[in-house]
Amino acid sequence: MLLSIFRFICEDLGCGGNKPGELLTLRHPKSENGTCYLFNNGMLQEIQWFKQSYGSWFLGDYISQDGSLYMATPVDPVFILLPVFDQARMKKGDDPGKFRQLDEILFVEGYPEYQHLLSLAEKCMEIVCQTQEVGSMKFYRLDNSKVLAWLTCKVRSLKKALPALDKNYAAQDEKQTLVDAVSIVGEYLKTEPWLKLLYDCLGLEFVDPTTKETNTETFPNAIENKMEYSNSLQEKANKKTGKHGKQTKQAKVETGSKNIRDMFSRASMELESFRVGLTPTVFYIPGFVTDQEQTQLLDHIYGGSGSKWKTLKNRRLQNWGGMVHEKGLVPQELPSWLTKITAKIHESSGLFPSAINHVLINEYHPDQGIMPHQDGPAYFPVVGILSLGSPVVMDFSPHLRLRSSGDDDISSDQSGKSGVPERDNQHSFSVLMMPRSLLIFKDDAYSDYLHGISDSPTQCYKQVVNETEALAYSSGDSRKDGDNKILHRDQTRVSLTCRLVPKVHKNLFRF
Ligand SMILES: O=C(O)CCC(=O)C(=O)O
Ligand SMILES: [Fe+2]
Repeated sequence: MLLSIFRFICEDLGCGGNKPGELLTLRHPKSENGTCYLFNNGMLQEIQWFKQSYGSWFLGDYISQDGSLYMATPVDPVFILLPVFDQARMKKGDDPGKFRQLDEILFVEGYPEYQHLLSLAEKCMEIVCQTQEVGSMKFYRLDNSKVLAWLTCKVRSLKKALPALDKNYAAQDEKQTLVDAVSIVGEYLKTEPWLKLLYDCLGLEFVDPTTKETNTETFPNAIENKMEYSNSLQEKANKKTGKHGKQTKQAKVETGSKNIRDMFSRASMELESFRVGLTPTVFYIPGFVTDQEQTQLLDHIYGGSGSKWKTLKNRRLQNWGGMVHEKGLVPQELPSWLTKITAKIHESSGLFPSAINHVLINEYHPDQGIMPHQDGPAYFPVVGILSLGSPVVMDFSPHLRLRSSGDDDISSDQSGKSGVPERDNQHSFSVLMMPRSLLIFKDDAYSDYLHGISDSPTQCYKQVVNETEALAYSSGDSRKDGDNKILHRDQTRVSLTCRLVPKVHKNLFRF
């Protein structure tokens, strides 16, 4: 028998109820799909599901491999009952529809569990209904003007609350915050009639929800972002192409008079000179941070509370920026010591459409690695990996579906022995990642290849695609055994995997 254990975080309301919560299947007020809600102590709660790729639970004396978590947060039941009351009044055109009794209204074919909400509906639906009493019987009919007054009230209180919850809201103008508040409330409303009526009522132009995804915040386009130009890549590019300081200065002055779009294409052009190997979407930037910056980063990583580390079977990691799950990020602000580095990667690469908002810090002892894998779909397909502490070889292997027959298999390809015979996307390759370097890969290298690090304390770097670049910038960092070019990993390596999760959830609000 399959034993399913749900791990819930839900509010203990402490209002005297001692019945266990019930899971009810009701229709989602926007999508109309059957959705699970927790009915707990007379309160309706919606459930968010969080799952991280790596995570398990200690339960008593055993480990449950599935590390997912369900979080229940209160939702105003009026949102959930609104479509049911709307349908029940059988409104046609200008006719306001019929008064009905609650048990009739809550009879929803295929969804018997609405009946559990009888007393809740009695308490809360008067706010949006007209009522009539005949003897001991009470009749309800949804009233559009009451619904709109209630919705406007929700939007206004949310608009007031947002700036205190998130500094991005505090920085924007009031009208934009109003639009954001409507779009958050709109996650619980059908477009016809409620969302359109609400836009109208607030004097806002209706935005077609099919062009704007619900339940998430999509970051503004990069070219609308304020961005300061970083010349770090420029300087390195100049070093590589032999340009001297005067030209660098000139480029910097020009920058001030160019628009943001130009800055982006400039940053990308500079990145061009760091391209390595035959796969066109891999860049290796040696010495991306200074020795001093490396020391400061390591101090922060190891200086904080030990509880930030999560121990996995073959390495430890710290998760910064919030929880990533299938549908996006439940955000947590990055600390300033991390934004210093993520801003530098964002600005100097020009590859991310908005600020990097998630950083995974991995720690590897010499006999530890990471299995060949592909980064998840929640991320924007560009990743910047900053290496600290000790060199390591990262192997890239095309997905099985792309590999030409007769090629090495992934498991035999972990020590970087594979060659790089042709310019295509079908052959394995490896990159030597020296301390303080930044590896960026995107598009094809992100989506058509698996990347991994073998758990071997010795790795061959003879055929890595960036040997010259890696060794040129790292005197004394690398070890050579004669001509063998074997890397002896004898120190701990720490890496910062910096990514952008474009969809950020903002709707964990209580209405
Ligand atoms: O540590 C590294 O260099 C790789 C980490 C990685 O691939 C990941 O976090 O997805
Ligand atoms: Fe990865």
